[in-house]
Amino acid sequence: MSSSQPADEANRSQHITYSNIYGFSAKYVPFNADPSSTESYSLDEIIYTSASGGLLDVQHDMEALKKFDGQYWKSLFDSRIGKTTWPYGSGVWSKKEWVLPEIDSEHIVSAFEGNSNLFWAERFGKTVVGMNDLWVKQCGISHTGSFKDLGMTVLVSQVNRLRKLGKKPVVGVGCASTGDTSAALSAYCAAAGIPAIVFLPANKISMAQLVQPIANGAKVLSLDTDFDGCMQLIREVTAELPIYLANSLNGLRIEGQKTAAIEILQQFDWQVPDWVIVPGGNLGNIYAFYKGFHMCKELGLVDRLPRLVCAQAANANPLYLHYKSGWDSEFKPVRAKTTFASAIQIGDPVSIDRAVFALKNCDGIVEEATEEELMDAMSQADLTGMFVCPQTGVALSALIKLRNKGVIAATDRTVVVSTAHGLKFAQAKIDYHSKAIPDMASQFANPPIEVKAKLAAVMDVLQNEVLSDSN
Ligand SMILES: Cc1ncc(COP(=O)(O)O)c(C=O)c1O
Ligand SMILES: N[C@@H](CCOP(=O)(O)O)C(=O)O
Repeated sequence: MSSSQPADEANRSQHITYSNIYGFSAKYVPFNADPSSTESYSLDEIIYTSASGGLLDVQHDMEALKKFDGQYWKSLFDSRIGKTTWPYGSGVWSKKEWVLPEIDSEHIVSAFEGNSNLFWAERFGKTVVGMNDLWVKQCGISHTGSFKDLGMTVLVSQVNRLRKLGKKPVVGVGCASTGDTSAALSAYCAAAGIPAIVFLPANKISMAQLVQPIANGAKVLSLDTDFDGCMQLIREVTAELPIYLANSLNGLRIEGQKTAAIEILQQFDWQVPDWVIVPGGNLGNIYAFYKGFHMCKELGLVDRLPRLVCAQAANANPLYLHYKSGWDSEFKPVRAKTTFASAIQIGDPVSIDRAVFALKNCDGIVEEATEEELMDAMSQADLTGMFVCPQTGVALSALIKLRNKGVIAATDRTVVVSTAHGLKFAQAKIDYHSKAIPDMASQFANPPIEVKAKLAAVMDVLQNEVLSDSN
């Protein structure tokens, strides 16, 4: 699945990993465990929670990685950008030693994901938020149109390894999804010839997202519940059957997603931005960004962390409410209401503990956006040449609010993470631009003008709409 050069078997097997020579390795440990804990599991185990029922985290042998200094890692990663060499041409696998160091390259299932554009949002920055150093990390311009590809290449590669080596009886891989995880899972499984099973909340995802797993041959179960209901069911099913769980509860996903943070640093020539704003739903990604930045600091590639902002839709804002409570009360899930940011319509995020940990450790902030705010922000971004999804609208809306409050300064270098391709959410944009959304002014709508096919009529419109504006 290399994007620019067919990765035939010979090419793959030439690049036998050298990881084991240096002893790079990784294992599962309980998330945020007490330093005295000795609980750990091989990544070849099929296990999603610790003995006490908490989250697991992939822990790398940092002492082995520290045998090389920050300059070594920067040079190594930089040397792999844009190459076709299997599997390092992938933005994820170019950091293989920090991701899944022990997997053989021949077991990797990759679409050469990652290496996404870091777009200088010059016009949005100057005209909407009065900033000159605003960047949008285009994680949605990807193989299946979302950042989920970054984590899914890792998870499906590990499943491929288990199946190829006959280590475990995995008959398929399953997930609950608001549309993007299912698309990524289905594509990577189809590429590897592994059955995929996806649980979707009926009528709660976009048509473009629904058709992706269908087209990729996944078994699609449309369930009469919301995402949280689907998540509960897939956890129960994967506990009973030899179906591997692909949601970000599974720490392997985080390992791939964290490479987007490393990539941002690389794209800034290893300069650390002041702020990174990430839309949050099931909350794996905010932790993935933290983990990527933190590893770069710990291994000497940079000397500080950026401050992270997690942005939620006001209609699905359990993390925001928890943050506003001062983190000190017990976390309370909510019933998520319908939102145009349907991919983050999640009320009981599985990675809540990871998100709180990440935000506390980088002086992070949580913001929220109403439906009108997120749709306006998305549309303003589009009007400056982007084509972003409503989830990115939530993140941009958080930026606008934090600028207005003076929390983010005009000169702060800021990155907004764009998580999915706008084309997946065309209907939301059509509704906005046709001013068809009840109780929404749609102040940035740009509806088409219906004109008679007569020169005089066309000239009239151009006179009023174009020429008069330029005077
Ligand atoms: C497009 C998009 N943006 C943002 C998110 C939020 O990511 P996370 O669930 O890791 O918080 C998701 C999925 O939840 C998504 O599909
Ligand atoms: N937005 C997600 C929700 C599930 O998140 P995950 O990262 O835990 O798989 C989706 O696209 O399904």
